Amino acid sequence: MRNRIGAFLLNWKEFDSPEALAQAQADQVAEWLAGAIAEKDVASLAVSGGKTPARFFEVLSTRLLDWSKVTVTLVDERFVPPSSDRSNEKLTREHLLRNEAANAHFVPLYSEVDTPEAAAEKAEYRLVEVPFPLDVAILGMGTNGHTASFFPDAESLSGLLDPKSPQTIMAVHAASAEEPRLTLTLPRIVEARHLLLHIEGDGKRDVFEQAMAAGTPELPIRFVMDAANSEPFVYWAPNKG
Ligand SMILES: O=C(O)[C@H](O)[C@@H](O)[C@H](O)[C@H](O)COP(=O)(O)O
Repeated sequence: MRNRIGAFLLNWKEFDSPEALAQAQADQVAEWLAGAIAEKDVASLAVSGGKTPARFFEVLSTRLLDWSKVTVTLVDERFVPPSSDRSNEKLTREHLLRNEAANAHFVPLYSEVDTPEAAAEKAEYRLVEVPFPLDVAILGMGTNGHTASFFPDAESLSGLLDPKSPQTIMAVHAASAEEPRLTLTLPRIVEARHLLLHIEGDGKRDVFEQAMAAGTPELPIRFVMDAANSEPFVYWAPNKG
């Protein structure tokens, strides 16, 4: 269903429950990945972390496709070791890279170095293993309108949102983020062949609609949606309970 929010047309799909959303989103992403494999013999997927994606990851992990040809990476990462409960790598390994998807090739962003800047430098080289442009990028959104680690109060927000950034990954320092971050830059995200924003709850829906309806782009999610090469998909469900 295409939905007009402000002057913006996008593929808005809403579901009765997070469970129904997870099934439909896993079907859609599996279809996109299988299509890429059929076309190029490889596929690439970047996923976001946080609390929302676990259910979707678990359903996607069961989908039958040639996962050995899929490279999975992260849209962003907290600057914490993979043993930390805050780690998106930990979340992805525990909920997505299992079952059928255990055969995927995973490219994490974190390195055990002193600074997020040093970790970003190492990840810049490691990400050569990811066949960019991404076939699928899954975004989440915070209630402050951040997506990836593009926090509204990030010190280097203009660099993160630079559509011509030569970098693939950058370190992020933002007071509103619990820890320093590592994030793919805007061009690497918006060039994805399929971009899907996964949000749940009325609060995030309100923030998203306000961001998209604003006459002047303000929140990071709006800059990403505006810059998307492909028409973005938005999957929404009410919070359970
Ligand atoms: O590392 C992260 O936190 C994510 O990549 C981030 O962009 C996330 O998608 C939003 O913060 C929403 O997080 P929740 O799903 O926890 O609300």
